[in-house]
Amino acid sequence: MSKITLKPIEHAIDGKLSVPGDKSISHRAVIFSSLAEGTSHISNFLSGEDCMRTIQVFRDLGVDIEQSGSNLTIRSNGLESLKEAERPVYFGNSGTTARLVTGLLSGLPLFTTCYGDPSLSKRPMDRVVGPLKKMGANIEGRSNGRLLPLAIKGNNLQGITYEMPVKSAQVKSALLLAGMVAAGETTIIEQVRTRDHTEQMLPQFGGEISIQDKEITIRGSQQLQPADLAVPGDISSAAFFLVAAAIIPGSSILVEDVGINPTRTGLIKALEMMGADITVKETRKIGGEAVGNVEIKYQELTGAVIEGEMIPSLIDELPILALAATQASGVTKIKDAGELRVKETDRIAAVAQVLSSFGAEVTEEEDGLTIYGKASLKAAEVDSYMDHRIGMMIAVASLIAEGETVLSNGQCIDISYPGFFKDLDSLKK
Ligand SMILES: O=C(O)C1=C[C@@H](OP(=O)(O)O)[C@@H](O)[C@H](O)C1
Ligand SMILES: C=C(OP(=O)(O)O)C(=O)O
Repeated sequence: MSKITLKPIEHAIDGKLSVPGDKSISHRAVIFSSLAEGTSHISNFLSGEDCMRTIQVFRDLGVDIEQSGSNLTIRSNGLESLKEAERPVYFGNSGTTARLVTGLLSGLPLFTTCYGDPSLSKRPMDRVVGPLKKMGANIEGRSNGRLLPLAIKGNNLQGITYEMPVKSAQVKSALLLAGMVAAGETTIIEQVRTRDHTEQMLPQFGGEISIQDKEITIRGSQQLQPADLAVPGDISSAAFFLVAAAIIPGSSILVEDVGINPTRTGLIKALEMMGADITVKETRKIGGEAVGNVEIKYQELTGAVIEGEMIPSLIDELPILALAATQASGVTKIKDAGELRVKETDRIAAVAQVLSSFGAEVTEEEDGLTIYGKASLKAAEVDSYMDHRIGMMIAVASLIAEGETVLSNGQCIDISYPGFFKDLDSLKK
C-alpha cells in the first residue's frame, strides 16, 4: 500500500492554471469517433486511467486510435466495422465506460464479455441492464445481471420510451447509444436534468437528437460523420482548487478554459450560496459546450442546504464541497444524494469517516451528510478508499490541517487527474 505524506500550506494559494480535459466529454469523444466513418481528431483529451479504459475497449473492438499526449486521432470504418473483441474487455474503475459501452454493445451484432476492478464489480449494472432488456438486449451477468462481469450477445433492439427511475447521465447515455443503433425511436424521460454531454456532442458528429426539457428522443439506425473536437477543462477537477482557494485565507486563483455546461455547475452555485467570492468570466462555446474562466477569492463561508435538483449538477463535487462545509460557519446539509453510496466507494460513509478523522463534526445521513462548522482540522492517517475524489479531497484538507497528513492509496488520483499534485504545487507561493 503506497503512502504519501502531506504537509500543511504555509501561505495562501495564488495564480492561474488550466485543468485537464473533462472526463465525461473525453469518454464520449472516443465513443462517437469510433462509431463515425472516417478520421476524427480530439484535443485536450483526458489521459486519466478511466478514459484510457474507454480507448482500450474500442481498440479491442478494432478501432485505430493513435494518441500523442492529449491529442487523439481516431480512424474508424464506422459502426458496422466494429469486430468482436478476442478477450474480455476491461472497464477498470470506470462506471461511465461500463454503462455506456454496455448500452452500445447490446445493439451491435457482436458477442462481448466484460469485467471491472473490485470497486466497479460492486456497482449496480441493473440500472442499464433492465431497460436495455426492455429494448430486446440479451445480457447475462453475475447476480442476475445486477453486477459485472457481464456477457452481452448483441441483438436487434427496438426503441422504447423509458422514464428513468435513477438520476443518472450514464443510464441516459447508455440508452441513447442503444437507441441510436435500435430500430425506431427511443425516448428517455428524466426526473431531473443530468449532464447532457451525449446530447450536446451527437450533433457535432452529424447525429440527430431532439431535447424537449427533460424528454430526449433519438432516432435509430443513424450513421455518424467524423469530427474535430476540443475537450474543455474538467470542472470536477477544477473543483479541488476552487475549494482550496475558498478555505485558505488570502487565496485568489483563476481556472482557465473550464467547462461550464449548466448541467455541471452546481459547485459554483453551492459556493455562491455559501458566500464565496466566485465569478465566471469570458464565457464562450467550444464544440457545443460552454467554457469559461472561473475566478475565486477567499472570503468567509457560511453553511447552506444543498439538495434536490441541484444534486446531479455537483454529484462528483460533493466530497470536496463537504470539506468546504467544515470551514463554513454554521450547519451545512447535503440531502437527496443517496447516489453517492454507489460510486467508487460509499462516498457518504467515506467522507464522514475521513472528515471525522481530521477532527470535523460530521453526521452521516441515509442520503447525505450534516456538517457542523467551523472546525479546526488536525492532521490524520487516512485512506483514499481507492476513490480518486476522496484522495484529492484529503490532499486539499491536508493543506489546512495542523500537522502532517499520511494518505494511503493516493495513487488512485490518476483515475481522473494525473498531474494533480503538480498542478496543486503550481498554486503554492
Ligand atoms: O455520464 C457521466 O459521464 C457521469 C455521470 C455521473 O454518474 P451517474 O450517471 O451514475 O450519476 C458521474 O458521477 C460520473 O462521474 C460521470
Ligand atoms: C463517479 C465517477 O466516475 P465513474 O462513475 O465513471 O466511475 C467519478 O468520476 O467521480
